[in-house]
Amino acid sequence: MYCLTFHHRHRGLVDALYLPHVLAEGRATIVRNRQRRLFTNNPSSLWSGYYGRTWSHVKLEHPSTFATLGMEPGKKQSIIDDLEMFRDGKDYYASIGKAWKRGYLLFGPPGTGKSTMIAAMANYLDYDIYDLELTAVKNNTELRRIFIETTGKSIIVVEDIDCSIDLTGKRKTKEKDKGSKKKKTTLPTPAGGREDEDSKVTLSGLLNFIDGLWSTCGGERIIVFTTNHKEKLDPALIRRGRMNSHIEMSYACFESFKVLAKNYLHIADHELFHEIRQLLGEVDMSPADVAENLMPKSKNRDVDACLRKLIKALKQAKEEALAKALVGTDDKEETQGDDDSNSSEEEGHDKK
Ligand SMILES: Nc1ncnc2c1ncn2[C@@H]1O[C@H](COP(=O)(O)OP(=O)(O)OP(=O)(O)O)[C@@H](O)[C@H]1O
Repeated sequence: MYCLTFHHRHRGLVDALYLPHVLAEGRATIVRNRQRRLFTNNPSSLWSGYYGRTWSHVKLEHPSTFATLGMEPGKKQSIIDDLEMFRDGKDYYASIGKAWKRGYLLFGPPGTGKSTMIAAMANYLDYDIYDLELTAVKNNTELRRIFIETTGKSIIVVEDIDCSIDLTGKRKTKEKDKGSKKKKTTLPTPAGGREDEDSKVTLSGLLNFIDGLWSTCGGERIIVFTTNHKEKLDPALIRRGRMNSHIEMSYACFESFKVLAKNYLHIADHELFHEIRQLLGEVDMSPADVAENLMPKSKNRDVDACLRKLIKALKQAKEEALAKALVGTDDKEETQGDDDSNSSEEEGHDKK
């Protein structure tokens, strides 16, 4: 127990400013010092019994931060501002009558940093991460229970949402999506029949999960969906208000390369940067590929060799893209040629 002594004429100052400041700092310190966790949902067969749990967790020790995330600086800053606004917005959300939650849709090609961004968000906010594997959830009832057992100050993540469930709006039979990383769970739409609703996770179940129940579960939760194919998602799922912010993670630009060069090679400038800047303007390469090329192969980091390796890879990618484009043009011409010969043949027939 602490005793605070002060002159009575400072009473107003102490009540209005000093004590709230001490309390806020104390809470912030507790949050800063708490061990953050990465949760994954268990299949429902493991929920009952003495050790039964809906979620299992490990320590969250991902080192990614916004400082090490390669991204156009203005865009990065606006995401940080948005997160800060959310974290400090308890009273604001209450004043506008909205649940204290925010949804982010991260979309872009593989290896552009979607998972890395989630880790950076969690580290920035000091939040836990709940990695929700939808394919392990049998139906809406399970989804509800899983959600209720999440805590505040957390980011709930559904990665590759287009691969996890079928959100095309059509009822489908079980099928394997050959191009997808994950096996799809077949889903009926909100209009789906009762038997399906009892045995499957539905789009409406997922929508409830996002906004309906949310309001009853206390606040300070962020939900993040990631996808490589934004166009495949049902508009209802990603409409503004549900997914408040749509963030495109794109191929490496010169600015993101500079962050990676600083991370991997500890350099801020180099005579080869000019050439790399030019090539990055011409070639699409994911930050993951750029990072892989920049990674030194031995302890005595040879900066020149790493940068030249990247230049070589960029040139190769450029040649491949050119070759592909040429094949595309040839194919087109061939088809056109076929069409032409067909039409002349037809004309010939007509003439006959
Ligand atoms: N923007 C970035 N900044 C820094 N590192 C990045 C970035 N993008 C990718 N990386 C590096 O590439 C690796 C793979 O990236 P990550 O898993 O975040 O990509 P992703 O977009 O989630 O890919 P996928 O769509 O295949 O899941 C990361 O471990 C990280 O080292």
